[in-house]
Amino acid sequence: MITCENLVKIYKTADIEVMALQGLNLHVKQGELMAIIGNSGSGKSTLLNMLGGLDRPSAGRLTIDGINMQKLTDKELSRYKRETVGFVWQNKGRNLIPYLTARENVEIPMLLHDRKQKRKRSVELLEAVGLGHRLNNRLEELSGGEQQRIAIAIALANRPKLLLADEPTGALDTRTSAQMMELLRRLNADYGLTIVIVTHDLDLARQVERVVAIRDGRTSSEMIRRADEAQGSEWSGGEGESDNTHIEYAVMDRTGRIQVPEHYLEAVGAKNADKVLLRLDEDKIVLLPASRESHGKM
Ligand SMILES: Nc1ncnc2c1ncn2[C@@H]1O[C@H](COP(=O)(O)OP(=O)(O)OP(=O)(O)O)[C@@H](O)[C@H]1O
Repeated sequence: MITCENLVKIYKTADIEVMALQGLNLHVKQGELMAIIGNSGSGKSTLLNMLGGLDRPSAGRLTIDGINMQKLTDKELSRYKRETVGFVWQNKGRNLIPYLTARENVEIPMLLHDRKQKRKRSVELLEAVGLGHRLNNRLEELSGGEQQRIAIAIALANRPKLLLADEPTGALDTRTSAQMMELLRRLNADYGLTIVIVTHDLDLARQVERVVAIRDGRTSSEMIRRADEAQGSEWSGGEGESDNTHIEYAVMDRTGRIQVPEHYLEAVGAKNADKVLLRLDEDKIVLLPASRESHGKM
């Protein structure tokens, strides 16, 4: 569904250039529900903007649903935004109009339908997100969690194949966040919708099969749920660590480059080192602090 190859995004301002994506590689399969995690400034929103057609990459290759995103004209890009992709933002103001009812909000993006079709589809969507009983309530009368469900219904109004969610539970409490994740899982399972969630919250990310971590504008590691783990089981590791539910892999590019997770380097006392000792040990590659070599010779 999504292929990013060596994706680069450079923001140019009057006097500086920021390289927000530095050759990022990512593949997302059709029908996948996955999360992208990373610290503030790592490039998550930049990537999401590229995937949503809100901005264009500076270099590299980006293909979504068979479409070469760099070759789209402005008109084709508008069509892509309208038909292929749906967005849910953390900031509700970006999705919703408070003085309109739930149903009216959901009908806004449905430009091409007649009134009867709009009514039918908006009721269908609001029922799908569990708000069939709130059709005629104005948005300002609904809770934060309910409003976020409506944002999802709006994002799905034009039957997108891809749903992008930027910190979808950022403004919600723990219980409401869990319900929101449950809803996303259900939409993914029932409609085969491809869903990419961007977050800095590991608790949220742990609830999906695959979590890709971004560091400095590149994918650095990937956590995949263990085959024997049931959905929703508890996460016991700290940030960026392997845990009971997921296995962590370092991402390797074509030339064999990997980013060693910081906590691994820290554990062997090589955190600020400028080189490490690499050794091939039968079928394993062993990585040691460079200082071990001199100790070995003494
Ligand atoms: N429009 C812009 N102009 C200039 N620099 C930008 C712009 N947008 C983002 N950046 C810079 O690009 C880098 C990546 O930013 P981005 O917003 O993608 O990170 P993020 O991982 O989404 O962070 P956060 O979690 O804080 O939202 C940062 O250094 C940021 O300052």
